[in-house]
Amino acid sequence: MMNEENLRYAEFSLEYGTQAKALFEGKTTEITDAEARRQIESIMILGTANLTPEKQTRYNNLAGWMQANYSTAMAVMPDGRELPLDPDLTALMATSRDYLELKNAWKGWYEAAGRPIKDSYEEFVALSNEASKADGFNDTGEYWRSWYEEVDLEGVTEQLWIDLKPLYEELHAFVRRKLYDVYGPNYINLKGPIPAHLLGNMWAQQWGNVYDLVEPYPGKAGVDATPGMLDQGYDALKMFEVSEEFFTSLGLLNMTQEFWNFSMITKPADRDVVCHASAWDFYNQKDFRIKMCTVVNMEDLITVHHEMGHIQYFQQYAHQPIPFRGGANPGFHEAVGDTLALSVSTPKHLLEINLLDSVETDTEADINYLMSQAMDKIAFLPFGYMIDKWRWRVFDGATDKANYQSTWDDLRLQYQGIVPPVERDNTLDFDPGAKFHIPANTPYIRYFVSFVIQFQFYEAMCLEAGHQGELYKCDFYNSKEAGAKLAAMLQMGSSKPWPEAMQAIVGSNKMSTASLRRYFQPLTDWLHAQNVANGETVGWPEDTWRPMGFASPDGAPAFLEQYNSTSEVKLFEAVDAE
Ligand SMILES: C[C@H](N[C@H](C(=O)O)[C@@H]1CCCN1C(=O)[C@@H](N)CC(=O)O)C(=O)N1CCC[C@H]1C(=O)O
Ligand SMILES: [Zn+2]
Repeated sequence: MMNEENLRYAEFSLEYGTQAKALFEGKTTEITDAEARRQIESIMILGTANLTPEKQTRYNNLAGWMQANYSTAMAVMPDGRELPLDPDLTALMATSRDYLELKNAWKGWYEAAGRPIKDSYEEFVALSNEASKADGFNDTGEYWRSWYEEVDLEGVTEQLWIDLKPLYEELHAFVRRKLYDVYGPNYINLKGPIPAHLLGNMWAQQWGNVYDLVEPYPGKAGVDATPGMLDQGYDALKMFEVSEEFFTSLGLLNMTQEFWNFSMITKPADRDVVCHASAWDFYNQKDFRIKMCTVVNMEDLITVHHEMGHIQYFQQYAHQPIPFRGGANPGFHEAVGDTLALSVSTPKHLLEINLLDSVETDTEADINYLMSQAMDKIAFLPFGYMIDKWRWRVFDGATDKANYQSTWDDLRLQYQGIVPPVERDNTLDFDPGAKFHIPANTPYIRYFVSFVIQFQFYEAMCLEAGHQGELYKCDFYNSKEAGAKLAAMLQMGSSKPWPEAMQAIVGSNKMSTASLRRYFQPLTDWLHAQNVANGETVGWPEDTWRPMGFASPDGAPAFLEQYNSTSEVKLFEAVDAE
């Protein structure tokens, strides 16, 4: 089914794109009307329709196979259990505090999801590059970067990262200390990188699930809506209704009837589906859908808002001509839902919708809240930045299959300051393949851009709503003015270069980390003071350190391979200590 649809769409875009190419190739500057020129330039890009039908079919089959592998992969645990990612491994990585159980889950997933697609990915990249070259790009990475209309997107994002790196390293040092307190010196080096499997997430991309280990001031009123959601008997539908109500409170659009009829918001029992949450525009101005295997917790409530943000954008620009039905740049599309979620997450708002039963507003409670936000937003920044830094080099040929794994590990160490819990095999392992967006071929720098600009959008909407005081306390719920400000930008779609869309909502036409840094200022000051007081080493200078579980130098079985739970190891250490 997918292949036939793809081929039909490819035929359509081939017919019109070929006509546009014949008429305008190399002459688009002669088109005086800016919007017409913009549309033609978009239509002329044929993508995989440039390929022969045989190669298109091969491309689609490789894409389908890689996605299918990801959606059916299971970690085989030492006791024989076979665990799928959703919901089992996701829940284990979030809740287990057992070093070895986490290691087994991590190792099992990366082997099951990454290794089988390594060769397919190499072939897929070659076909993708062939299509991009036929569109006049050097490789697919250059095509993807072209959506940002920047002369040097790599330089622009590098500068954003340089601005933000100090915030990340202070958080990294603080969290490493807290993990040291839990797992001890056998497992954590206070001057080294953090083992990747201890951060509550299969990719260590967001650390909110280990907030309980790092909470600055225990005993204050909680900031996590999960208990409230369970107490109130929330289900997936309720989560989507709560999100829709937040959007409409701003004067934004309701979901359509088709949305409620055709979305899939829970994991079906009878068939394998791609559980990774996604939002879809069917380009008929009525049919918009979300597919999500929703779990009732705060993490998924945030994801619901993320996906609903895509749907709102689809609806707001539905009147635009097809080539303009996209984000001003892809980062804008990723930022819509998250911007609203910054408001929804505030303790004040969660109290208002009965998901918290009490809120404290003293400095310590505020630091707790900012820490929980930082564990998702600041932790994410190096991850959001490095995925396409890895992939751009794969597309431009600097990284070949022999180096897929080693360059990935190098970037994970350099930017995230994390290391795998077990040694990697550079021939067999393909860890990038175990992250959805690689087999799904979805670009990733958009999320890094989003995590910067969503604070600009949030600050602009807060200003519009008349918010006074600390930025992070702002809840623009029910503000029609804030909603109108956002909608005016959303309705532009990709009809204008993104700086004009940025100007429309923020009042300046530049991406800037200033709003993010203002939002987190109280926390970054606090973290710095804590790290100084603890004599922390900020950064990971001992970057050759590796966790227990790497094969020991003489190649003997790794220390931990023989054990399957930390309790066994504790016995061993106790004996060892005698
Ligand atoms: C959970 C979220 N799923 C994506 C998203 O919603 O962006 C899905 C899968 C890939 C693209 N996609 C879409 O829905 C697109 N069709 C939207 C569009 O039309 O552009 C996701 O992957 N996220 C959210 C935070 C960081 C990242 C992650 O989890 O790593
Ligand atoms: Zn998204």
